[in-house]
Amino acid sequence: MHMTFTVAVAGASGYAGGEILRILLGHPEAKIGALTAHSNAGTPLGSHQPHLRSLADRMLAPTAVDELTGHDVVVLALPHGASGELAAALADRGDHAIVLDLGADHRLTDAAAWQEYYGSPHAGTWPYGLPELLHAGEKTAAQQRAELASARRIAVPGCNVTAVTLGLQPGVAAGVIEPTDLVAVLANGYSGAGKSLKTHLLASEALGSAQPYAVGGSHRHIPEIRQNLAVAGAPDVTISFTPTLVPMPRGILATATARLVPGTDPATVRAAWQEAYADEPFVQLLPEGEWPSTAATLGANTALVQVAVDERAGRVVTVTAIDNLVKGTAGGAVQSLNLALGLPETAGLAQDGVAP
Ligand SMILES: NC(=O)C1=CN([C@@H]2O[C@H](COP(=O)(O)OP(=O)(O)OC[C@H]3O[C@@H](n4cnc5c(N)ncnc54)[C@H](OP(=O)(O)O)[C@@H]3O)[C@@H](O)[C@H]2O)C=CC1
Ligand SMILES: CC(=O)N[C@@H](CCC(=O)OP(=O)(O)O)C(=O)O
Repeated sequence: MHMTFTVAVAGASGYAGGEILRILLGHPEAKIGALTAHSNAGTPLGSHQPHLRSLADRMLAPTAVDELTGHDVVVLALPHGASGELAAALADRGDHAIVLDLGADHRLTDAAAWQEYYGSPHAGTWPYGLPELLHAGEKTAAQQRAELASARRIAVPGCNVTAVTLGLQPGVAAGVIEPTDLVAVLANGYSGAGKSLKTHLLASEALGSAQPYAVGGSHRHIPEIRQNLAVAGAPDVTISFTPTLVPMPRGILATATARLVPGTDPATVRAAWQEAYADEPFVQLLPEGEWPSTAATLGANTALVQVAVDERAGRVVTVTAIDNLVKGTAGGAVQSLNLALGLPETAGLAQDGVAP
């Protein structure tokens, strides 16, 4: 099937914009259109994305509606707040493009939760771009894919949210874990924070250290995880969530644990995860005894998941590894876009990563 589409990328100078360009350059149907930036408008893409050799001479236009209209697809790879504003302006212009928001603005269904965690007016809610999201009563994900199949707007999930949701949702949907006592601790690569300079990103401080951030329940991904697990069947999740910066450029290793529903045997637990992911092209439950590593996901749209029962502690332990920029952002976005366009879900998404 051929269905060539043109795509504009707003925020092409950033990490997420660069990564979606890398993937789209290998997509059989994608043609790259306008590329825009903010403070770096007027400079060539090659100054910011030296690895994208074939686009090195393309000039970055200012991020404005005039530059972005007239494409089949528009990708917003912008700080939250900026994408909501631009999406509204595109809609006002009557532009017919499918719009992918890689930022947070359109992910949450609960405007009060948005206001509480982001402290700004809620931009609205778009279909949620996690095709593997289980809905209550489902053993394998179908409903989310059906929603994405007709979507003209897609809210791409947060990277940490993707990892934690994929780790825990089979247990929630199967009713084998208690959703009121979840704990997630994550190791996060620095690219998750974006390119903008932050003092804690100074190489001299970062390279030899691991350090937590957004400790104590303040991270903005908490309401999004709660929302996903509610869709999976647990309307009132309590989760303690702690991310930790570790000295690697990409990758998330999310360890999430939950109290086992008393009397559940370990084989039933494993069966829930096996069933959920048996047919997923990008999510792999590893063979028993093997544990995910971020290195095995780098550059690929892969999520590696493992689950085990800690019988002494009475807890289920899940570990999920993803590349934050691929399955955590740009790859997940292209996967959802493929569904929206009626293309094979795997189009343009290389199965394998890079090593070392
Ligand atoms: N990095 C990651 O792993 C993930 C990122 N995301 C989300 O993707 C989005 C982009 O993140 P990321 O690429 O990491 O960030 P970067 O800081 O690397 O890039 C930000 C991009 O947005 C542009 N920009 C900055 N300020 C503004 C503004 N006020 N108005 C319009 N454009 C602006 C920048 O342009 P210029 O260079 O010209 O300043 C740049 O192109 C964010 O919403 C982020 O939360 C989501 C999941 C994971
Ligand atoms: C290392 C690091 O700082 N990671 C970021 C990931 C941001 C992300 O996923 O993006 P959204 O802002 O679009 O939700 C964080 O944990 O906030």
